[in-house]
Amino acid sequence: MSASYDPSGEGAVTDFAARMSYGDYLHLEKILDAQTPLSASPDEMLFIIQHQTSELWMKLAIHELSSAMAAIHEGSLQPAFKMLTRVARIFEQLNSAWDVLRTMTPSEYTRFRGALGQSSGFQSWQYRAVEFLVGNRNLGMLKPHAHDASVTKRLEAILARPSLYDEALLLLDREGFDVGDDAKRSDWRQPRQEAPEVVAAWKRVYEAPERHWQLYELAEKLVDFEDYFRRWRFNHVTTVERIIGLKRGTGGTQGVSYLRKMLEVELFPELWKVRTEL
Ligand code: HEM
Ligand SMILES: N[C@@H](CC(=O)c1ccccc1NC=O)C(=O)O
Repeated sequence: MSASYDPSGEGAVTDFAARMSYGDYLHLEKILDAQTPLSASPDEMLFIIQHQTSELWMKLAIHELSSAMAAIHEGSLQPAFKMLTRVARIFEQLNSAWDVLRTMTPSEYTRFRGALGQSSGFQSWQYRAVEFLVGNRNLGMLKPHAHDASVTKRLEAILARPSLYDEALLLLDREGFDVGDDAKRSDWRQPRQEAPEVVAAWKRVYEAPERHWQLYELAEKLVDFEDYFRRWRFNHVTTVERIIGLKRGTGGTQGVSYLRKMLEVELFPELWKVRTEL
């Protein structure tokens, strides 16, 4: 094809003076105007775009998780599965993105790290929203957002309602399984306690998937999600160690040792315990 081929000859629309264009629809003027490096380091652009794209994917994950939870609540499991699959794919996407960031060397990062001040991913409210939505409700994580009333309100609204895992346990209850105290909870804000009844309930589901096909599929979607989420955490801590070693984090934590501790958090503990029982 010649470089001078003109697609308007076959009908490509080219006059957008009075029509909505691609950039108009996507508000690219806002997105592409939101990168403001604070240093002269050429690598800071990579760092900013990596985080901004992660936040966009997290926005979609929150949207899909919220819809999936509403669908489980009303018993529409098939659409919920589709949304949870999408969430797992989003995390796969986030996991691949580490490969781009890993091209930055420790000395390249050191050149602009000082400009970050005390800001840190630790203060990502969307990351906390994902954790709170799925069921990791550590209320101490609200503190960095106390200065921002609108973010605090959004996080509190999530905490006021059952988490994704709570919705799964309420469904088990509606299907006639004994889930112990999880059937009686009303204060969703407090983290739930692991329960032997819940392990026993999942055991019944896993022992006879053909009899509890939908519950089995839901359980496996949750395990899939946690699997990808763990990989995200692991990739994060490995990338962090590779770039800053054992330095303290800008957010004030011990850094790598804090992130390693977070690797131990289990979102759906009984779904992992049940494997030992089968
Ligand atoms: C050079 C790359 C990175 C370094 C050196 C780094 C370092 C750290 C450190 C040390 C912490 C612990 C909190 C602190 O004291 O600051 C942290 C937390 C966190 N970072 Fe990063 N990070 C990097 C990239 C990213 C990226 C790309 C994301 C994606 C959005 C991200 C998201 C987070 C989140 C959500 C936390 C809180 C984790 C939790 O509380 O469990 N980080 N990071
Ligand atoms: N906590 C990082 C800084 C950092 O990574 C960061 C800083 C500002 C915005 C996002 C960040 N990413 C993840 O923590 C550090 O200690 O170097």
